[in-house]
Amino acid sequence: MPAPEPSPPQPSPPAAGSHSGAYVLAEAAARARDIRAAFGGGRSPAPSLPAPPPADAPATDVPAAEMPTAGAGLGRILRGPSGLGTVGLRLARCEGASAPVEPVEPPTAPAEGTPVPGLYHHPVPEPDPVRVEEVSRRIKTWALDEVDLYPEDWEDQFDGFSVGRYMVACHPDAPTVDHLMLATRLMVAENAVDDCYCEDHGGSPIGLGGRLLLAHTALDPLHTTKEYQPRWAESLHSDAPRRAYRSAMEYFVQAAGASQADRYRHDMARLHLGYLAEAAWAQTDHVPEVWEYLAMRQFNNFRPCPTITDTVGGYELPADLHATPAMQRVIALAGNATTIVNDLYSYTKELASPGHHLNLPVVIAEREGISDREAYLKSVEVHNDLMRDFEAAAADLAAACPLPSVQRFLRGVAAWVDGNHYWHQTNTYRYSLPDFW
Ligand SMILES: CC(C)=CCC/C(C)=C(\C)COP(=O)(O)OP(=O)(O)O
Ligand SMILES: [Mg+2]
Repeated sequence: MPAPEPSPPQPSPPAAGSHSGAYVLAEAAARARDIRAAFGGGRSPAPSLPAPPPADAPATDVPAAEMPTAGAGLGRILRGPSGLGTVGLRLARCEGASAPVEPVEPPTAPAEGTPVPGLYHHPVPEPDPVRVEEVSRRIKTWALDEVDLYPEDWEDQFDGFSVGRYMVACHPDAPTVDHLMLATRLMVAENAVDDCYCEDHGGSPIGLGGRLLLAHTALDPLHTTKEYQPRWAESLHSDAPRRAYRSAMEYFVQAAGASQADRYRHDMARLHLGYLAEAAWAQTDHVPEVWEYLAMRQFNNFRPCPTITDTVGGYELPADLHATPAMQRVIALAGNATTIVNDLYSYTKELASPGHHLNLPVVIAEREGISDREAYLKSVEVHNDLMRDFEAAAADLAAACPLPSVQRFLRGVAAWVDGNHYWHQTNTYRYSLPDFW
């Protein structure tokens, strides 16, 4: 076993219960180094080689021409986000690092769709069309040939979801299309579970807990006796959501470190808990208080998507650093802002769907006794506060912790937030704005 690296000087520990971000992060970094040394190295923060595909998968090498050029996407992520409060996310703020300070490029062409008026967001450059096309092609092949995801008459909806554009926009630092595919398969699988188990493609709150738990075992496998193991293994092929989770996770675990895979499982357990609270309220027609709704939506949330940014980027944020309270706050705020973006853009779609669909404007209108319009505008402010808090927390953490993996992870999360807004704004197949202005 190699000897652990010598530890750099540590900040002195503060009084109990008053750990500063810098102290906690330095301590966590030292622990992470020890853990990596004990296990013989660990994953490097530099981009890794593409993950080996499963034995039966087609070759997925990506020609060098597909790597992002020094154009808008990569340039932007190397500089970091550019909005208010994001100065601390730029590499130049990181001690010992140097990065060119360049003017921020505007998007190459005006993006389709209209942003929600007054919504605090950062426009992104149009995602690389070559990558979008390739990811779109490969994900359709996976959906049809590998997991038999949907019947023919759902094809328009699959195409209209534009998952290739979504993932390329959210992961501008992915080294290859193989890396992008890790995120794209999981995104499709997550939506298959939501649509088929919870929502409008045969979903229902009744019996949801059992379905979700069994699907969760496609991510977090059952370990049981020889007698019962085969029945469980077969069950993973028995419906489209489970086939999709199983296959997407199989690819993911081959590229991810053990703690990255476990981080993802934990986030998915959170997501499933959020689905269950939403379903329980739907079953009894209960409209929660606004803060209760926000708590549910922190779990029924996009969080599992930005938190794989390091695996998709080909590096690893060590588990101890991911687990620090400061990083957890950044991640939670980012997830919450991205999810309220969904509530705003999907508002008219959800009003038109059967049943009483909860989203932030609906809950505020009902609980606070204000008009639909006032509630929608108030929801925009809630989102904007979450975004500003996210950016402030990320900037503080970036300033406190000069480790390259932390800096890059924070930039990756910020890029996901911006890409998610871009996708919602431009997905006019799926979303349209209410007439409130
Ligand atoms: C991709 C992923 C982890 C999704 C989990 C939760 C989810 C489906 C959302 C946050 C989107 O919200 P919603 O169910 O309201 O989606 P639509 O409004 O139908 O697009
Ligand atoms: Mg929605």
